[in-house]
Amino acid sequence: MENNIMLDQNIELQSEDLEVPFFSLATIVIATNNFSSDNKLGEGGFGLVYKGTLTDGHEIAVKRLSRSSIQGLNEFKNEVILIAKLQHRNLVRLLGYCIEGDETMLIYEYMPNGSLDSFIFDETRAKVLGWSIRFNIICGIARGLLYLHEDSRLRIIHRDLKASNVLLDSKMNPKISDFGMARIFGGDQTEGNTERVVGTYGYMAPEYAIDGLFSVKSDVFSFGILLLEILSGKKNRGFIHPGQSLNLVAHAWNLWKECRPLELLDTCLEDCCIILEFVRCLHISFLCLQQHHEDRPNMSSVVMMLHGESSLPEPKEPASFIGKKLSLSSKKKSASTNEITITLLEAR
Ligand SMILES: Nc1ncnc2c1ncn2[C@@H]1O[C@H](COP(=O)(O)OP(=O)(O)OP(=O)(O)O)[C@@H](O)[C@H]1O
Repeated sequence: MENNIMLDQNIELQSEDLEVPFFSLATIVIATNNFSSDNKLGEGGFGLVYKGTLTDGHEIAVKRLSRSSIQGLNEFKNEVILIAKLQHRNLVRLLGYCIEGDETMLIYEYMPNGSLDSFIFDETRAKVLGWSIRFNIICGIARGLLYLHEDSRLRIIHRDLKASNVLLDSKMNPKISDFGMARIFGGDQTEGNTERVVGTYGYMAPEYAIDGLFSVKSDVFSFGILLLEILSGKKNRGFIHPGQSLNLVAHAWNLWKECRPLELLDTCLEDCCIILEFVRCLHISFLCLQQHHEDRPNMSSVVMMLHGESSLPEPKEPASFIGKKLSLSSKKKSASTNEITITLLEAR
């Protein structure tokens, strides 16, 4: 038992699983100025996130598991084992972990520009992201996801891709974060099923939200939503358009059918956008948002399509139920402490 770290009665980490360095609590306390509120970067489902500076000057981000979070312990374990094996310029690097006394923490490279949602959904900050930066962000997210799905040693389904899980480095390069929900597939496995649907309302593919079926194609669907949000500067969840009751997907599709795609463009991009690239991105988003997962492209096709290296098939009408309430009588819906993450459980 000496080599094992007990997290609670049910969760046990084998120290040989941990390929990342251990940070002592004393190191983190010094780096974060004793978790000072000035160092607070934000808060997610896992708990509070702090900025820290190590004695050698390296900047870090520390995710401190909130004590009440049992779910967080599972996510912690998942993240430590999984992300440590991954290395790609479009994924946030896990630098280490700390388990000491009551404290459970993950230590990441620090992303000075924070998360993508804090730019695209903010009228003033959105102006910082001109077209070429946005297109670079879109391509980087696509490459990061492709690495997870096909290029790493493992096949990984992220399951919670969204704007707040994309962080930006000092040069506005995107890095996918938050692997707490991710699942590894072995060998030829392409699809998984869960009774515990976790993810974020507004980004979930229909087959995942309704039947708990997840695959690389459910991540492709979330990518499609994220793409629409980056192009339009509008949130899919809670989208409001004067005089309409449509969600963002349905609104975008109507504009597309009426040959008015440019009306979707974030107004702050009007002067700098390369129209051909914008229209191509919008076209790709509809392909990613197809109702049936077999009609969606995989991420390697998406990457090729983004670079104009592959022709684009005609999209069918995308799945747009996501703006409506998930009124599933056979399922029990429960909201987690994080207001934008929902959990759906099959009724027993
Ligand atoms: N490596 C990092 N560098 C800089 N800021 C970070 C880093 N990781 C997280 N943050 C900040 O902390 C906030 C909370 O992050 P966290 O990943 O815990 O939650 P979230 O993604 O917002 O929500 P959820 O837990 O539902 O996925 C982020 O929005 C971001 O601003």
